[in-house]
Amino acid sequence: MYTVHSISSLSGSIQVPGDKSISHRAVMFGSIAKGITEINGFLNGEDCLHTIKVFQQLGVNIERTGETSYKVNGKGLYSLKEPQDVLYVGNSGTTIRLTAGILSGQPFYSVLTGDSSIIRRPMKRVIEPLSMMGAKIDGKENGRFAPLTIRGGHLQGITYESPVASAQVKSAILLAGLYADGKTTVIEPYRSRDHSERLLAQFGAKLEVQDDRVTIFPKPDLEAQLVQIPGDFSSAAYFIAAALIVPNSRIEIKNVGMNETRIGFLEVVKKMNGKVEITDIRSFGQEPVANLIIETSSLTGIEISGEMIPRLIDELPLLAVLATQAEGLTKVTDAKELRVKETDRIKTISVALRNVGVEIEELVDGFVIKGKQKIYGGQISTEGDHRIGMAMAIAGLIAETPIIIHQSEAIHVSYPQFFVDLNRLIK
Ligand SMILES: O=C(O)C1=C[C@@H](OP(=O)(O)O)[C@@H](O)[C@H](O)C1
Ligand SMILES: C=C(OP(=O)(O)O)C(=O)O
Repeated sequence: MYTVHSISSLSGSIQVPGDKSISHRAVMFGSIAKGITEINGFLNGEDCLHTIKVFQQLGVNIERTGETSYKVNGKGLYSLKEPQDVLYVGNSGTTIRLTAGILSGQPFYSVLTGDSSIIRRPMKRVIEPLSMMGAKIDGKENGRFAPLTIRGGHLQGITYESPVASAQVKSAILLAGLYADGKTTVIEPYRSRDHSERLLAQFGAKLEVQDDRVTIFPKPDLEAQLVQIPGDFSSAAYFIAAALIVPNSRIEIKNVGMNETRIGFLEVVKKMNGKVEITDIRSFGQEPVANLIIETSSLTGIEISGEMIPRLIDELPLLAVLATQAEGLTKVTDAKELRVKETDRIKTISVALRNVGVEIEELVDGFVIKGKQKIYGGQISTEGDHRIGMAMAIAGLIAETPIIIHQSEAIHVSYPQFFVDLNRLIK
Protein backbone atom coordinates (compact mmCIF):
# COMPACT_ATOMS: atom_id res chain seq x y z
CA MET A 1 0.00 0.00 0.00
CA TYR A 2 1.22 3.52 -0.74
CA THR A 3 -0.42 6.84 0.11
CA VAL A 4 0.05 9.83 -2.20
CA HIS A 5 -0.63 13.35 -0.88
CA SER A 6 -1.18 16.48 -2.93
CA ILE A 7 1.82 18.78 -3.37
CA SER A 8 2.36 22.43 -4.27
CA SER A 9 5.08 22.11 -6.93
CA LEU A 10 7.63 19.86 -8.64
CA SER A 11 11.17 20.88 -9.54
CA GLY A 12 14.61 19.45 -10.24
CA SER A 13 16.19 16.99 -12.62
CA ILE A 14 15.95 13.20 -12.77
CA GLN A 15 16.89 10.31 -14.96
CA VAL A 16 14.42 7.46 -15.47
CA PRO A 17 15.60 3.82 -15.58
CA GLY A 18 16.38 1.96 -18.80
CA ASP A 19 13.82 1.14 -21.46
CA LYS A 20 11.91 -2.06 -20.64
CA SER A 21 11.38 -3.16 -24.27
CA ILE A 22 15.05 -2.71 -25.14
CA SER A 23 16.28 -4.32 -21.89
CA HIS A 24 14.38 -7.54 -22.71
CA ARG A 25 15.65 -7.55 -26.26
CA ALA A 26 19.29 -6.88 -25.32
CA VAL A 27 19.32 -10.00 -23.10
CA MET A 28 17.49 -12.15 -25.66
CA PHE A 29 19.55 -11.12 -28.68
CA GLY A 30 22.79 -11.32 -26.66
CA SER A 31 21.83 -14.86 -25.62
CA ILE A 32 21.58 -16.11 -29.21
CA ALA A 33 24.48 -14.01 -30.61
CA LYS A 34 28.09 -15.17 -30.68
CA GLY A 35 30.40 -13.49 -28.16
CA ILE A 36 30.05 -11.28 -25.10
CA THR A 37 27.28 -8.70 -25.25
CA GLU A 38 27.74 -5.87 -22.75
CA ILE A 39 24.58 -4.12 -21.62
CA ASN A 40 24.57 -0.74 -19.84
CA GLY A 41 21.50 1.03 -18.50
CA PHE A 42 19.52 -2.20 -18.04
CA LEU A 43 16.15 -1.95 -16.29
CA ASN A 44 16.28 -4.00 -13.08
CA GLY A 45 12.48 -4.28 -13.00
CA GLU A 46 10.80 -7.60 -12.28
CA ASP A 47 9.79 -8.20 -15.91
CA CYS A 48 13.33 -7.86 -17.28
CA LEU A 49 14.80 -9.87 -14.39
CA HIS A 50 12.45 -12.69 -15.45
CA THR A 51 13.91 -12.53 -18.95
CA ILE A 52 17.40 -12.93 -17.50
CA LYS A 53 16.30 -15.96 -15.43
CA VAL A 54 14.59 -17.61 -18.41
CA PHE A 55 17.72 -17.34 -20.56
CA GLN A 56 19.90 -18.57 -17.68
CA GLN A 57 17.60 -21.62 -17.50
CA LEU A 58 18.24 -22.06 -21.22
CA GLY A 59 21.95 -22.41 -20.42
CA VAL A 60 23.19 -18.86 -21.09
CA ASN A 61 25.81 -17.36 -18.79
CA ILE A 62 24.53 -13.90 -17.78
CA GLU A 63 26.46 -11.96 -15.18
CA ARG A 64 25.70 -8.69 -13.40
CA THR A 65 28.78 -6.46 -13.64
CA GLY A 66 27.46 -3.21 -12.14
CA GLU A 67 24.30 -1.48 -10.89
CA THR A 68 22.67 -1.55 -14.34
CA SER A 69 25.32 -3.46 -16.30
CA TYR A 70 25.30 -7.09 -17.43
CA LYS A 71 27.47 -9.37 -19.55
CA VAL A 72 25.72 -11.97 -21.67
CA ASN A 73 27.97 -14.75 -22.95
CA GLY A 74 26.21 -15.85 -26.13
CA LYS A 75 27.30 -18.97 -27.97
CA GLY A 76 25.24 -18.65 -31.13
CA LEU A 77 21.76 -19.24 -32.55
CA TYR A 78 21.77 -22.98 -31.79
CA SER A 79 23.52 -22.95 -28.39
CA LEU A 80 20.48 -22.88 -26.10
CA LYS A 81 19.90 -26.01 -23.95
CA GLU A 82 16.66 -27.82 -23.18
CA PRO A 83 15.52 -26.40 -19.82
CA GLN A 84 15.10 -28.78 -16.87
CA ASP A 85 11.94 -27.09 -15.67
CA VAL A 86 9.10 -24.79 -16.71
CA LEU A 87 10.19 -21.30 -17.79
CA TYR A 88 8.38 -18.70 -15.65
CA VAL A 89 7.98 -15.18 -17.07
CA GLY A 90 6.12 -13.61 -14.12
CA ASN A 91 3.93 -10.73 -15.34
CA SER A 92 5.78 -10.13 -18.63
CA GLY A 93 3.95 -10.38 -21.95
CA THR A 94 7.07 -9.33 -23.81
CA THR A 95 9.09 -12.17 -22.27
CA ILE A 96 6.61 -14.93 -23.04
CA ARG A 97 5.81 -13.88 -26.63
CA LEU A 98 9.33 -13.05 -27.82
CA THR A 99 10.84 -16.10 -26.12
CA ALA A 100 8.18 -18.27 -27.80
CA GLY A 101 9.58 -17.02 -31.13
CA ILE A 102 13.14 -17.98 -30.22
CA LEU A 103 12.10 -21.36 -28.75
CA SER A 104 10.23 -22.19 -31.95
CA GLY A 105 13.62 -22.45 -33.64
CA GLN A 106 15.14 -24.74 -30.97
CA PRO A 107 15.17 -28.52 -31.47
CA PHE A 108 13.93 -29.26 -27.94
CA TYR A 109 10.92 -29.21 -25.64
CA SER A 110 10.08 -26.27 -23.40
CA VAL A 111 7.14 -24.90 -21.40
CA LEU A 112 6.48 -21.19 -20.84
CA THR A 113 4.12 -19.85 -18.21
CA GLY A 114 3.62 -16.88 -15.90
CA ASP A 115 1.49 -15.31 -13.20
CA SER A 116 -2.32 -15.09 -12.93
CA SER A 117 -2.37 -12.16 -15.40
CA ILE A 118 -0.15 -13.82 -18.02
CA ILE A 119 -2.25 -17.00 -18.16
CA ARG A 120 -5.26 -14.87 -19.13
CA ARG A 121 -3.60 -12.88 -21.91
CA PRO A 122 -4.09 -13.93 -25.57
CA MET A 123 -1.42 -16.24 -26.96
CA LYS A 124 -3.09 -17.44 -30.17
CA ARG A 125 -1.69 -14.33 -31.81
CA VAL A 126 1.82 -15.87 -31.59
CA ILE A 127 0.87 -19.58 -31.67
CA GLU A 128 -0.85 -19.19 -35.04
CA PRO A 129 2.04 -17.69 -37.05
CA LEU A 130 4.70 -19.77 -35.27
CA SER A 131 2.72 -22.95 -36.08
CA MET A 132 2.49 -21.83 -39.71
CA MET A 133 6.29 -21.65 -39.69
CA GLY A 134 6.46 -25.28 -38.52
CA ALA A 135 6.84 -25.07 -34.72
CA LYS A 136 4.87 -27.57 -32.63
CA ILE A 137 3.40 -25.12 -30.19
CA ASP A 138 0.23 -25.33 -28.16
CA GLY A 139 -1.45 -23.82 -25.11
CA LYS A 140 -4.37 -24.11 -22.74
CA GLU A 141 -7.91 -23.94 -24.22
CA ASN A 142 -6.94 -24.90 -27.78
CA GLY A 143 -3.89 -22.71 -27.89
CA ARG A 144 -5.54 -19.57 -26.59
CA PHE A 145 -3.59 -19.20 -23.35
CA ALA A 146 -0.38 -20.07 -21.48
CA PRO A 147 1.08 -22.40 -20.29
CA LEU A 148 2.60 -22.83 -23.75
CA THR A 149 4.38 -26.01 -24.76
CA ILE A 150 6.89 -25.73 -27.55
CA ARG A 151 8.79 -28.33 -29.54
CA GLY A 152 10.75 -26.26 -31.99
CA GLY A 153 12.88 -27.23 -34.92
CA HIS A 154 13.19 -26.62 -38.60
CA LEU A 155 11.11 -23.61 -39.69
CA GLN A 156 9.88 -22.22 -43.00
CA GLY A 157 9.75 -18.50 -43.75
CA ILE A 158 6.24 -17.06 -44.12
CA THR A 159 4.52 -13.83 -45.06
CA TYR A 160 2.15 -13.03 -42.23
CA GLU A 161 -0.47 -10.32 -42.12
CA SER A 162 -1.02 -9.64 -38.43
CA PRO A 163 -4.55 -8.62 -37.45
CA VAL A 164 -3.13 -6.50 -34.58
CA ALA A 165 -0.42 -3.85 -34.49
CA SER A 166 1.72 -5.60 -31.88
CA ALA A 167 5.47 -5.38 -31.49
CA GLN A 168 5.39 -8.59 -29.46
CA VAL A 169 3.74 -10.54 -32.30
CA LYS A 170 5.99 -8.94 -34.91
CA SER A 171 9.14 -9.63 -32.86
CA ALA A 172 8.21 -13.26 -32.11
CA ILE A 173 7.83 -13.95 -35.85
CA LEU A 174 11.03 -12.07 -36.79
CA LEU A 175 13.02 -14.00 -34.17
CA ALA A 176 11.65 -17.31 -35.46
CA GLY A 177 12.56 -16.02 -38.94
CA LEU A 178 16.25 -16.15 -37.93
CA TYR A 179 15.82 -19.95 -37.84
CA ALA A 180 13.73 -20.34 -41.00
CA ASP A 181 14.45 -21.40 -44.55
CA GLY A 182 13.95 -18.37 -46.75
CA LYS A 183 12.71 -14.94 -45.80
CA THR A 184 9.97 -14.08 -43.30
CA THR A 185 7.75 -11.00 -43.69
CA VAL A 186 5.39 -9.45 -41.13
CA ILE A 187 2.75 -6.97 -42.27
CA GLU A 188 0.98 -4.81 -39.66
CA PRO A 189 -2.21 -2.70 -39.81
CA TYR A 190 -0.27 0.15 -38.17
CA ARG A 191 3.39 0.39 -37.30
CA SER A 192 4.21 -0.89 -33.80
CA ARG A 193 7.37 -0.08 -31.83
CA ASP A 194 10.48 -0.99 -33.85
CA HIS A 195 13.10 -1.73 -31.18
CA SER A 196 13.54 -5.30 -32.44
CA GLU A 197 14.28 -4.15 -35.96
CA ARG A 198 16.83 -1.57 -34.78
CA LEU A 199 18.60 -3.85 -32.31
CA LEU A 200 18.58 -6.91 -34.59
CA ALA A 201 20.21 -4.75 -37.28
CA GLN A 202 22.86 -3.70 -34.73
CA PHE A 203 23.50 -7.40 -33.97
CA GLY A 204 24.13 -7.96 -37.72
CA ALA A 205 20.78 -9.44 -38.78
CA LYS A 206 19.67 -8.83 -42.35
CA LEU A 207 16.36 -6.95 -42.39
CA GLU A 208 14.36 -4.87 -44.82
CA VAL A 209 11.94 -2.33 -43.37
CA GLN A 210 9.14 -0.81 -45.46
CA ASP A 211 6.14 1.27 -44.41
CA ASP A 212 3.77 -1.48 -43.30
CA ARG A 213 6.10 -4.52 -43.34
CA VAL A 214 9.40 -5.93 -42.13
CA THR A 215 11.32 -8.78 -43.74
CA ILE A 216 14.07 -10.80 -42.07
CA PHE A 217 16.49 -13.13 -43.78
CA PRO A 218 18.01 -16.15 -41.98
CA LYS A 219 21.58 -15.71 -40.85
CA PRO A 220 24.26 -18.14 -39.66
CA ASP A 221 24.87 -16.08 -36.52
CA LEU A 222 24.36 -12.70 -34.83
CA GLU A 223 27.40 -10.84 -33.47
CA ALA A 224 27.66 -9.75 -29.81
CA GLN A 225 27.30 -6.00 -29.23
CA LEU A 226 27.75 -3.22 -26.71
CA VAL A 227 24.19 -2.05 -25.95
CA GLN A 228 23.60 1.31 -24.26
CA ILE A 229 19.93 1.48 -23.22
CA PRO A 230 18.12 4.85 -23.19
CA GLY A 231 15.75 5.91 -20.41
CA ASP A 232 12.26 4.48 -20.82
CA PHE A 233 9.91 7.03 -22.40
CA SER A 234 6.94 5.18 -20.88
CA SER A 235 8.41 5.74 -17.39
CA ALA A 236 9.27 9.36 -18.17
CA ALA A 237 5.65 9.92 -19.22
CA TYR A 238 4.48 9.81 -15.55
CA PHE A 239 6.74 12.72 -14.64
CA ILE A 240 5.84 14.61 -17.82
CA ALA A 241 2.18 14.37 -16.82
CA ALA A 242 2.96 15.29 -13.21
CA ALA A 243 4.84 18.46 -14.14
CA LEU A 244 2.06 19.51 -16.54
CA ILE A 245 -0.71 19.32 -13.92
CA VAL A 246 0.97 20.21 -10.62
CA PRO A 247 1.03 24.04 -10.22
CA ASN A 248 4.30 26.00 -10.35
CA SER A 249 6.32 23.09 -11.72
CA ARG A 250 9.36 22.88 -13.95
CA ILE A 251 11.39 19.68 -14.20
CA GLU A 252 14.04 18.14 -16.41
CA ILE A 253 14.22 14.46 -17.40
CA LYS A 254 17.55 13.35 -18.86
CA ASN A 255 18.46 10.65 -21.41
CA VAL A 256 14.93 9.77 -22.46
CA GLY A 257 14.46 7.41 -25.42
CA MET A 258 12.85 9.33 -28.30
CA ASN A 259 12.10 6.54 -30.75
CA GLU A 260 9.23 7.91 -32.87
CA THR A 261 7.27 4.66 -32.57
CA ARG A 262 7.18 5.25 -28.78
CA ILE A 263 6.58 8.97 -28.24
CA GLY A 264 2.96 9.37 -29.32
CA PHE A 265 2.21 10.62 -25.79
CA LEU A 266 4.62 13.54 -26.29
CA GLU A 267 2.93 14.50 -29.57
CA VAL A 268 -0.49 14.31 -27.92
CA VAL A 269 0.65 16.38 -24.93
CA LYS A 270 1.95 19.08 -27.28
CA LYS A 271 -1.39 19.14 -29.14
CA MET A 272 -3.06 19.54 -25.73
CA ASN A 273 -0.97 22.73 -25.24
CA GLY A 274 1.54 21.08 -22.91
CA LYS A 275 4.85 22.91 -22.57
CA VAL A 276 7.63 20.43 -23.27
CA GLU A 277 11.04 21.43 -24.58
CA ILE A 278 13.26 18.82 -26.21
CA THR A 279 17.00 19.46 -25.87
CA ASP A 280 20.30 17.77 -26.64
CA ILE A 281 19.04 15.18 -29.16
CA ARG A 282 21.64 12.45 -29.71
CA SER A 283 21.92 8.68 -30.23
CA PHE A 284 22.48 5.68 -28.00
CA GLY A 285 23.42 3.11 -30.65
CA GLN A 286 20.43 2.77 -32.98
CA GLU A 287 18.06 4.71 -30.71
CA PRO A 288 17.56 8.50 -30.41
CA VAL A 289 17.63 10.09 -26.92
CA ALA A 290 17.07 13.62 -25.62
CA ASN A 291 16.54 15.64 -22.45
CA LEU A 292 13.07 17.01 -21.75
CA ILE A 293 12.05 20.15 -19.86
CA ILE A 294 8.41 20.26 -18.78
CA GLU A 295 6.39 23.11 -17.23
CA THR A 296 2.92 23.46 -15.71
CA SER A 297 0.47 24.05 -18.57
CA SER A 298 -3.18 24.86 -19.28
CA LEU A 299 -4.27 21.78 -21.18
CA THR A 300 -7.04 21.27 -23.70
CA GLY A 301 -8.82 18.00 -24.56
CA ILE A 302 -8.02 15.87 -27.60
CA GLU A 303 -9.43 13.05 -29.73
CA ILE A 304 -7.10 10.21 -30.66
CA SER A 305 -7.49 7.01 -32.68
CA GLY A 306 -5.91 4.94 -35.47
CA GLU A 307 -2.17 4.90 -36.10
CA MET A 308 -1.48 6.98 -32.99
CA ILE A 309 -2.73 4.23 -30.65
CA PRO A 310 0.21 1.78 -30.88
CA ARG A 311 2.60 4.71 -30.36
CA LEU A 312 1.16 5.51 -26.92
CA ILE A 313 -0.64 2.31 -25.94
CA ASP A 314 1.01 1.97 -22.51
CA GLU A 315 0.46 5.66 -21.72
CA LEU A 316 -3.34 5.61 -22.20
CA PRO A 317 -4.25 5.06 -18.51
CA LEU A 318 -2.03 8.06 -17.73
CA LEU A 319 -3.67 10.06 -20.52
CA ALA A 320 -7.00 9.43 -18.79
CA VAL A 321 -5.60 11.12 -15.66
CA LEU A 322 -4.25 14.01 -17.72
CA ALA A 323 -7.62 14.41 -19.48
CA THR A 324 -9.31 15.16 -16.14
CA GLN A 325 -7.23 18.36 -16.03
CA ALA A 326 -7.76 19.37 -19.68
CA GLU A 327 -10.45 21.84 -20.74
CA GLY A 328 -13.10 20.12 -22.89
CA LEU A 329 -13.53 16.60 -24.21
CA THR A 330 -10.88 13.90 -24.49
CA LYS A 331 -11.86 10.82 -26.47
CA VAL A 332 -9.78 7.70 -27.15
CA THR A 333 -11.00 5.05 -29.63
CA ASP A 334 -9.43 2.10 -31.55
CA ALA A 335 -7.69 1.04 -28.34
CA LYS A 336 -9.33 -2.29 -27.59
CA GLU A 337 -5.83 -3.78 -27.12
CA LEU A 338 -5.96 -2.08 -23.71
CA ARG A 339 -8.40 -4.80 -22.66
CA VAL A 340 -5.73 -7.56 -22.98
CA LYS A 341 -2.82 -5.99 -21.11
CA GLU A 342 -1.76 -6.83 -17.52
CA THR A 343 -5.40 -6.04 -16.68
CA ASP A 344 -8.31 -4.81 -18.79
CA ARG A 345 -6.93 -1.29 -18.61
CA ILE A 346 -10.11 0.43 -19.85
CA LYS A 347 -11.98 -1.11 -16.95
CA THR A 348 -9.23 -0.84 -14.31
CA ILE A 349 -8.51 2.84 -14.93
CA SER A 350 -12.25 3.63 -15.08
CA VAL A 351 -12.87 1.92 -11.72
CA ALA A 352 -9.84 3.60 -10.14
CA LEU A 353 -10.79 7.08 -11.41
CA ARG A 354 -14.41 6.69 -10.29
CA ASN A 355 -13.16 5.67 -6.84
CA VAL A 356 -11.44 9.03 -6.52
CA GLY A 357 -14.45 11.00 -7.77
CA VAL A 358 -13.80 11.32 -11.51
CA GLU A 359 -16.44 10.78 -14.21
CA ILE A 360 -15.27 8.65 -17.11
CA GLU A 361 -17.28 6.96 -19.85
CA GLU A 362 -16.05 3.52 -20.88
CA LEU A 363 -16.20 2.67 -24.58
CA VAL A 364 -15.66 -0.82 -26.03
CA ASP A 365 -12.37 0.39 -27.47
CA GLY A 366 -11.48 3.42 -25.37
CA PHE A 367 -12.92 6.10 -23.09
CA VAL A 368 -14.34 9.63 -22.93
CA ILE A 369 -13.52 12.18 -20.22
CA LYS A 370 -14.91 15.69 -19.87
CA GLY A 371 -12.59 18.17 -18.19
CA LYS A 372 -11.79 19.90 -16.06
CA GLN A 373 -12.76 17.78 -13.09
CA LYS A 374 -11.80 17.76 -9.45
CA ILE A 375 -10.07 14.64 -8.19
CA TYR A 376 -11.40 14.06 -4.66
CA GLY A 377 -9.13 11.22 -3.56
CA GLY A 378 -9.85 7.88 -1.90
CA GLN A 379 -8.77 4.25 -2.13
CA ILE A 380 -7.91 2.38 -5.33
CA SER A 381 -6.33 -0.94 -6.27
CA THR A 382 -3.81 -1.42 -9.07
CA GLU A 383 -5.32 -4.91 -9.53
CA GLY A 384 -1.69 -5.96 -10.04
CA ASP A 385 -1.15 -3.56 -12.95
CA HIS A 386 1.96 -1.37 -12.66
CA ARG A 387 0.74 1.28 -15.10
CA ILE A 388 -2.52 1.79 -13.19
CA GLY A 389 -0.51 2.26 -9.98
CA MET A 390 1.76 4.92 -11.46
CA ALA A 391 -1.06 6.74 -13.28
CA MET A 392 -3.10 6.96 -10.06
CA ALA A 393 -0.05 8.12 -8.08
CA ILE A 394 0.14 11.11 -10.46
CA ALA A 395 -3.57 11.77 -9.86
CA GLY A 396 -2.83 11.77 -6.13
CA LEU A 397 -0.44 14.72 -6.52
CA ILE A 398 -3.39 17.05 -7.24
CA ALA A 399 -6.23 15.31 -5.37
CA GLU A 400 -8.25 17.10 -2.65
CA THR A 401 -7.57 14.26 -0.18
CA PRO A 402 -4.88 11.53 -0.34
CA ILE A 403 -5.09 8.63 -2.79
CA ILE A 404 -4.34 5.30 -1.10
CA ILE A 405 -2.98 2.82 -3.64
CA HIS A 406 -3.48 -0.87 -2.78
CA GLN A 407 -1.25 -3.49 -4.43
CA SER A 408 1.24 -0.72 -5.15
CA GLU A 409 4.07 -3.30 -5.30
CA ALA A 410 2.90 -4.09 -8.87
CA ILE A 411 4.91 -1.00 -9.86
CA HIS A 412 8.12 -3.04 -9.36
CA VAL A 413 7.37 -4.77 -12.66
CA SER A 414 8.65 -1.80 -14.66
CA TYR A 415 9.85 0.85 -12.18
CA PRO A 416 10.99 -0.31 -8.72
CA GLN A 417 12.38 3.15 -7.85
CA PHE A 418 9.27 5.05 -8.99
CA PHE A 419 8.35 6.59 -5.63
CA VAL A 420 12.01 7.36 -4.81
CA ASP A 421 12.34 9.32 -8.06
CA LEU A 422 8.96 11.02 -7.62
CA ASN A 423 9.89 12.11 -4.09
CA ARG A 424 13.13 13.62 -5.43
CA LEU A 425 11.09 16.08 -7.48
CA ILE A 426 8.87 17.08 -4.54
CA LYS A 427 10.42 19.99 -2.70
O1 LIG B 1 7.29 -5.31 -27.61
C1 LIG B 1 7.26 -4.72 -26.51
O2 LIG B 1 8.29 -4.55 -25.83
C2 LIG B 1 5.96 -4.21 -26.02
C3 LIG B 1 4.91 -4.10 -26.89
C4 LIG B 1 3.55 -3.63 -26.51
O3 LIG B 1 2.69 -4.74 -26.43
P1 LIG B 1 1.95 -5.37 -27.73
O4 LIG B 1 2.96 -5.92 -28.65
O5 LIG B 1 1.07 -6.46 -27.16
O6 LIG B 1 1.17 -4.26 -28.33
C5 LIG B 1 3.57 -2.90 -25.18
O7 LIG B 1 2.26 -2.73 -24.72
C6 LIG B 1 4.40 -3.60 -24.15
O8 LIG B 1 4.48 -2.84 -22.98
C7 LIG B 1 5.83 -3.82 -24.61
C1 LIG C 1 1.86 -4.19 -21.52
C2 LIG C 1 3.02 -4.07 -20.88
O1 LIG C 1 4.01 -5.03 -20.82
P1 LIG C 1 4.00 -6.57 -21.22
O2 LIG C 1 3.06 -6.76 -22.38
O3 LIG C 1 5.42 -6.92 -21.54
O4 LIG C 1 3.52 -7.35 -20.01
C3 LIG C 1 3.36 -2.79 -20.18
O5 LIG C 1 4.51 -2.68 -19.73
O6 LIG C 1 2.53 -1.89 -20.05
